[in-house]
Amino acid sequence: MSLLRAAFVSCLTFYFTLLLSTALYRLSPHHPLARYPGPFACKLSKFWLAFLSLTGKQHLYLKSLHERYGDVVRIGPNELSFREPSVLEAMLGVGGVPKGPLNAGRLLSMTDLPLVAIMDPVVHAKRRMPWTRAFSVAALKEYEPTVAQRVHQLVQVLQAQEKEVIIGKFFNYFAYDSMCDVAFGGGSELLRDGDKDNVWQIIEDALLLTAFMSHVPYLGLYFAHMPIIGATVNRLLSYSKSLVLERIKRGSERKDIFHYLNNEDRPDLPPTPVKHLLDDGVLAVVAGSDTTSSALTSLFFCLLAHPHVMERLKAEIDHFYPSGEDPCDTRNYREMPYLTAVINETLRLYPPIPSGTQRQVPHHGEGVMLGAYPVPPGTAMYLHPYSLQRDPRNFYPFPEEFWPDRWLVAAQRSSLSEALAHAPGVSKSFPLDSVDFEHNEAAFLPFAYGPANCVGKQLAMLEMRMVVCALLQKFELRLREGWDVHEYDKGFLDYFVTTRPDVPVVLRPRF
Ligand code: HEM
Repeated sequence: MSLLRAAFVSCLTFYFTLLLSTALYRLSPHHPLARYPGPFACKLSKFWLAFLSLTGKQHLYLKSLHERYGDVVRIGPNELSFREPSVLEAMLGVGGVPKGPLNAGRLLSMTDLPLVAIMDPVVHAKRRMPWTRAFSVAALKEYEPTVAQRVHQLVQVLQAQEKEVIIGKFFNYFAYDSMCDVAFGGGSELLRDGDKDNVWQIIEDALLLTAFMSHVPYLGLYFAHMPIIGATVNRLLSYSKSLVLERIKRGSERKDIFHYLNNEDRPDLPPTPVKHLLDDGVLAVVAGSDTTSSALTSLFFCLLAHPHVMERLKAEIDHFYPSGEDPCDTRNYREMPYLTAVINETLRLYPPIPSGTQRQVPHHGEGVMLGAYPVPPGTAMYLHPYSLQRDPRNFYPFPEEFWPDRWLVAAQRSSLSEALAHAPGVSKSFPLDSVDFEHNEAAFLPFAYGPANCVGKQLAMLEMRMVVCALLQKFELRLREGWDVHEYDKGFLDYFVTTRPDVPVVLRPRF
């Protein structure tokens, strides 16, 4: 008995001493990141940010840390957040810092990894090749009719609704159906049948749980065996994998993303291992639908909350697509600067992945210099889009407000004084002649940057342009009378991809 007790006490003493010395080391001036300021709790343990991420307010928390501590903040014992556009190339550019374990943590696995989670840059570059072919200009052109068909269906479904709609729900359905079409040549009919299989609940449940795990990826391997967590993530994975298996069985008459991922366009190359297809198939659907739906919901919220912007955009759309013209004919999109400005301004204020993705300096090696900042081996980091994109040093004036005109001034399509005339709440006393203008696109990172950036960016832009043109051509839209616009920011929550609140919209056909 006393032997057992002695063993227990020594064990306890060992672990207590281990924990204490780890904590003291992390807080000490000898820690390699000691030069970087940050809150005590972040320096002490990664669990602080992991628990905070469960509130969905990580984007706001990191922004507030930058406001308090400066451009580089220590947000974990071995992790930094940057609000410093000058490190863009060194961190995210060619030869920059490899991806960190964040995405592997979210997937509860270190082996079954899709493209987005591959940390070795050489393996990542090889795996990205078919993705790059799948999003070439020619490939995108072939997806256009498929997306257009879904946009027309979205319009019809909305026309059939009575009174008011929760617009984001229909964007979810649209984004998921069109992503399944483009990725696998079909497989989902949410717009037609509704969400009978609770696909979106599965996606949102998985997001919430994995927000925590992304901060403590090593725990993911254990949590994968816990019934609630493992089952939730596996439900999402197995649902998406079934779409891939069906596509393999069915084949496709059209060129879809899978056509490229499976090397069907390159018979000279060996067939792609089915395991890679399964892992990347999940990625295609989840990465492509939730993000696009988030962007569309934010965009329509911004338009509805700023009716004068909606009217100007409608005028541009009416010019190119009067009643009877097909709003999904892409030929005019490049000539529509205000449309692009509205999309960019939405992504600036409400990036669908507000905290961006992680990079990590390899454990073995010398560390790196990011501009003036030395970063030791093993350090993980973010270049935090939400903080950068609302920083007055990067976007001024009105850094926290929806002002699409800033993009016209930057593209020299409008003078500053003309743009200021359309600014939010500008009173006569505003010094129109003397105001500074800042516009730093190195600080605009909704799709990240460099060789591991969002490969689907142009598809997302295409979907957004088509939906906006079609909906504004066909409908008068307004928010439900009395709905408080502040609700949007309260419900715009960072679970890696954002969840967004219900936006109640009253639709009336225009013609
Ligand atoms: C508005 C919509 C979208 C936004 C804001 C967005 C944003 C992002 C971001 C921030 C990343 C991380 C890049 C990094 O690790 O540095 C990413 C990666 C990725 N996205 Fe998107 N995305 C969108 C739509 C799409 C669409 C429609 C697809 C189509 C399948 C897609 C496919 C991917 C893929 C495959 C990756 C992994 C790229 C890699 O690791 O090389 N995304 N996206």
